[in-house]
Amino acid sequence: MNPLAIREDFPIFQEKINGHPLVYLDNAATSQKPRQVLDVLRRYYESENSNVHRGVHTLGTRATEAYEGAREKVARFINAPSPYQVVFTRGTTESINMVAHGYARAHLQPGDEIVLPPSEHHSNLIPWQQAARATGATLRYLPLQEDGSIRLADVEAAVTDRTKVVAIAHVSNVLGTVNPVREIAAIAHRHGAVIVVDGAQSVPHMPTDVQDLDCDFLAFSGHKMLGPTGIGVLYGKPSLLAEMEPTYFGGEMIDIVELHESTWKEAPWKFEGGTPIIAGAIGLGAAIEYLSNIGMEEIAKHDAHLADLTVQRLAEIEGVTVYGPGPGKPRAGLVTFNLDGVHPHDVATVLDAAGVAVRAGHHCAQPLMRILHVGATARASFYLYNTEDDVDAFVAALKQAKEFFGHAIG
Ligand SMILES: Cc1ncc(COP(=O)(O)O)c(CNc2co[nH]c2=O)c1O
Repeated sequence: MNPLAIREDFPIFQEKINGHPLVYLDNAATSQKPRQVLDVLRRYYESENSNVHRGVHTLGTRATEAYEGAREKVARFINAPSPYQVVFTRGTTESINMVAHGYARAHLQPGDEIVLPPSEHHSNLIPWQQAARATGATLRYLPLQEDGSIRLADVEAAVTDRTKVVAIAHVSNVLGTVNPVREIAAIAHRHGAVIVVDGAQSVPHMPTDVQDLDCDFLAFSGHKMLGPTGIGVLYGKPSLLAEMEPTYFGGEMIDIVELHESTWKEAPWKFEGGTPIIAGAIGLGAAIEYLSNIGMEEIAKHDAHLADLTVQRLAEIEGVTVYGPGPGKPRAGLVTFNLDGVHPHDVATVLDAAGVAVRAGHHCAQPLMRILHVGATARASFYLYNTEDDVDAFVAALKQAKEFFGHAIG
């Protein structure tokens, strides 16, 4: 894998930031877009644009074939048995909300439990708070180890016959921990529970095989994997999608509409009310082709290598705290840190002055920030177009920030 050659495909790396080359290390928030995706979007609007499914004219056929072809690409990418198990949504957040509202609420009652880690992104935490509040079910949080990892023994202890839903990120957007989803799914299934996997930080960065994971639902976002904003995916097992109720209603999704009663199409279309996210889906399909041509194993190794290199380099700087797995322990391609005594927003501002883009804040994980006893953190997150030179530039800028804020260079 040659990140320098890959960078040539991304126009945004021609940008100068405060007079410096862009060092983009905020990929956990959103990824940049290759020309191959941008060109497909332009070509769609220039030669295929139409509404889908009902038109009998040529453009409608072209757009429908492109849209449903994107669904097939997503299904192959996650090894789903059928494209009919791939629902297009606006993103991870909408996907998880659809499960919480359309499936969980119909299956939860007082005394039932939803098991999840406290480190979840708000998009995989608040929907379950709402579902618990609406149904009388209760949330049961898993304990975290010092490095943020989750022990299977603790999952075994927490998941009981009262558990109806286990909700968990495959990769934490703050800690970079990779959770043992396959094993957790087996525990959930032994107790008759379903597992909802938040794949926002895993699907873009590593091979994902929903049949191997045996997850019941999987949610992820196209904008984090070279695709446009506004497109995401909810994967679900056929029997679960069949019994799951749509959460919004209108055109496209219906079979028969009477004045007082209506019936729906089969999944996935019953969940895609209104004009669907046609261009977004087609753009996601192009992004998946780009990623697949490079190879997800290669990308996973590359991202993890840059994260490991960063952890090693930060360990050499006195006054820097790194959160998540320690040196040499498995970590996905992100590193969350703090410069002791300096607000992460100030650190990120100084880094930006040097052209280095990192994320600062609570990363939509406020309960986790409290567990870490911090109000906020900074995070560097890597992808296929980042290089070791990016790590060097980041470390140099951080040392400048340290000097600027009055720390002696360690
Ligand atoms: C683990 C996880 N789950 C869900 C979401 C929500 O995805 P969306 O629906 O596409 O917004 C994110 C986005 N995470 C981040 C967005 O910005 N910084 C982040 O860490 C995430 O990292």
